[in-house]
Amino acid sequence: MASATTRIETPAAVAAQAHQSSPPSEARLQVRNLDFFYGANKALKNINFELPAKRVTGMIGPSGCGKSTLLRVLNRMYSLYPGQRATGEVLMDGQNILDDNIDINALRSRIGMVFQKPTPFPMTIYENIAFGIRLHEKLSKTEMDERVEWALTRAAIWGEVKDRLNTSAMGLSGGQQQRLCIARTIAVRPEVILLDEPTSALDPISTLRIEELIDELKRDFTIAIVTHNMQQAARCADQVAFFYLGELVEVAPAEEMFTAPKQQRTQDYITGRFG
Ligand SMILES: Nc1ncnc2c1ncn2[C@@H]1O[C@H](COP(=O)(O)OP(=O)(O)OP(=O)(O)O)[C@@H](O)[C@H]1O
Repeated sequence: MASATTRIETPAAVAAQAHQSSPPSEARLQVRNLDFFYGANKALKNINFELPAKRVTGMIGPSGCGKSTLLRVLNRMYSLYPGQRATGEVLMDGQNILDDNIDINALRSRIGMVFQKPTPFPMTIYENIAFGIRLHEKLSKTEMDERVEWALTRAAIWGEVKDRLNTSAMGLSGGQQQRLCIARTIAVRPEVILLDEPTSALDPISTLRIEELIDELKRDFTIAIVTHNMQQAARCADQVAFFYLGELVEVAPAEEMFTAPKQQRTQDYITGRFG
């Protein structure tokens, strides 16, 4: 991954450095002919693309183009809201996760989500992690302690919290809270992690730590990240998808997207001509 010193370079240069050798990977999620409606408003129009396994997919596009909506579809968040519906398919292991008969709790343990604003529960640091695990698994105290340590270690925050596990998570800094939320998500050992602008509320140092963490986590997890930051997309993503007005305009390997986008609208967006 690119270091902090490359931050003033163009997204194209950053992407070229960051992804010199990302071999192709099989699809973990396949989105087929997906439409999404908020009541009568069609927010996603015939979306087709794939999330390659153990790769980072960056989702970019101007405000309101449907990026967050797509993440909410991928873990069935919309099912909580009457009037919101999706048609088409999102295939995981050959099964359409949009089907009515899918076990949504089980699905959310396989496809986890981290939001823009850190959202720790008003509980201890330990309980923030243990709470979600208990919904899905019955672990002994020792196993739970090990899992909590594992998740916090993978989220690169164990060293900072190991001596204060029984204090409130609300006492952590914003960047620490976001890493705690990532730990909470990976604690149930999902296969896919969806990150919705996870660093937009963070300072540059915390942002860099989260980006490094994403780079580390993709060894084991399939990741999708929504970002407004082209440099971040270039640093983190192996493939980038550009959305505009509810449509997927273009999806390509990051380097290609930032050096030779096929569509004029993509070119205009990534060069800052609109959006
Ligand atoms: N709860 C809702 N009810 C009705 N329409 C909604 C709702 N949430 C989003 N929309 C509409 O759906 C479209 C896509 O919104 P979405 O939040 O997915 O965009 P986005 O690309 O994530 O934007 P941003 O970058 O600003 O977060 C927009 O036209 C928005 O107004």
